[in-house]
Amino acid sequence: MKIGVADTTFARVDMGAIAIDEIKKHASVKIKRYVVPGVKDLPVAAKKLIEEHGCDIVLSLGMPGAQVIDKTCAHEASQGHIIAQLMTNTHIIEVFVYEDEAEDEKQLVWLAEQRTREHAQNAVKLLLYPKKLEAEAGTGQRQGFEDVGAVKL
Ligand SMILES: Cc1nc2c(=O)[nH]c(=O)nc-2n(C[C@H](O)[C@H](O)[C@H](O)CO)c1C
Repeated sequence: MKIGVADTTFARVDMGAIAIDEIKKHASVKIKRYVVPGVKDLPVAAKKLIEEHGCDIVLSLGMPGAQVIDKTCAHEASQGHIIAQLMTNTHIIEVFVYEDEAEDEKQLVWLAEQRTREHAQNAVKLLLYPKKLEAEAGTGQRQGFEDVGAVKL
């Protein structure tokens, strides 16, 4: 089994290194990293990780900035991710941390690390332990900020 990790130089936190550290804690799998300049370059990196490097799942990590143009770029990248997933029939877990989600730089670092680690765990579960995800269905999981929990009447 091989997990691909695509990440960007635009990000202000080394999300790729964090993802690799977390994957190694939970699975003995091969890992291939592919760094690109920005989020719009991620979909083809993810597709190449799948088709040329034999990855069974990809974590695609990016940090959109706070400007409107950055959010447009992020939306375009998301659409690229969906197309790449459908073209390859393979999961690409998009992990985007928007700069303006955080109140300050300290929280941005915390959020990027937390969301990346939790989605790295999700990727391992999707690939190797799908029953673990099934057990979490409908439980209001969130990656980064606190889980919101299930709604019960
Ligand atoms: C405006 C802009 N904003 C972002 C961003 O918020 N986050 C990011 O990772 N990359 C951004 N980029 C760069 C593009 O994603 C891409 O790297 C370039 O257009 C080169 O293909 C651009 C051009």
